[in-house]
Amino acid sequence: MANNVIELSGVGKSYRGRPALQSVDFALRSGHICGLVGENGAGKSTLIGIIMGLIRPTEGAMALFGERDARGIQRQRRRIGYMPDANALYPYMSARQNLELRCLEWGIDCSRSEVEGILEEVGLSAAGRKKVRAFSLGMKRRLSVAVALLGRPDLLVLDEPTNGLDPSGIVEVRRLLVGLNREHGTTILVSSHVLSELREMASEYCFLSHGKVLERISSQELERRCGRRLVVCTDDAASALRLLSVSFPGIEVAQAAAAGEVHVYGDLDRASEMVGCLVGGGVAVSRFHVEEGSLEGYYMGLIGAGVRR
Ligand SMILES: Nc1ncnc2c1ncn2[C@@H]1O[C@H](COP(=O)(O)OP(=O)(O)OP(=O)(O)O)[C@@H](O)[C@H]1O
Repeated sequence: MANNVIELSGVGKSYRGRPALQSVDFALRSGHICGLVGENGAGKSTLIGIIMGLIRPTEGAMALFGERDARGIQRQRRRIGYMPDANALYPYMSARQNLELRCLEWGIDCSRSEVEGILEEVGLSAAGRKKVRAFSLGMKRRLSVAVALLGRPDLLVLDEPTNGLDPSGIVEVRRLLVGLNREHGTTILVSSHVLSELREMASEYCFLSHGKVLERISSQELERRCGRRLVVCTDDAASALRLLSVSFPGIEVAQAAAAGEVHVYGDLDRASEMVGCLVGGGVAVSRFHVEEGSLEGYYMGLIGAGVRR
């Protein structure tokens, strides 16, 4: 697809025979912010390392900005700004000096006013001569984003930029990234092991667990699935799904990760009618209740289902 900035198909990586990533299919469309979510050790950094050419995959194919051969992929990597999970900054220099030195190191032709513009954008223009070692963690993270912005990349790849930040720091990074996406159309791949940290920032999510992609989902769909729902416990989930979807066309019914649970979304004013329909149709219902879904609850359910696969 022409407007995919990243395409991975069947990508895998093993370390001494132990798989860290398995058969990963992934695509990121231009203009989107994709949240790559997974527990510690899920394979997020490995996936990012493969995209950045820092880790050689054991199998699979990749395309960057539509280029598939090794040379083309390497050429396209110049269009990517990368922020690794550890702050790679020079502690005894100011924010401005850090950016200027990076430009020299990487051969990026960035004028003084462009450097100033980037500092302004990440909210560090007032940091003046203050050395990075005296920066707060939030300031260091913003400076790391600034480093990734040198050369005005079309794609930003950020490995856990909110890790360890307090709630206001998380909001700052979120505002910064959403602003870059809206104002410059920058496509962003951002990883985190905490789903809620990416809320209101990501337009889509890729859930990774134990080296496998569990689900790709848009933010709207995720928010909908985390809304109110009817939970029905039954030992005949297949019949319950069939009966409910035929009798209540406006709803969405899904088999939950937990065995014997069916989740119903939409039209919940008719919840008792739905349960009556199941019982009347010969489906045994042991329990039912209406609950408010939560983002983390959804994620834990997904990971639970993934582990059982
Ligand atoms: N150089 C390496 N040698 C051996 N095993 C490795 C190496 N790098 C990563 N792994 C293993 O690969 C798996 C995935 O690691 P990875 O760092 O990609 O996960 P992650 O999702 O980024 O985790 P975290 O959130 O903790 O950073 C883990 O089991 C890890 O121990």
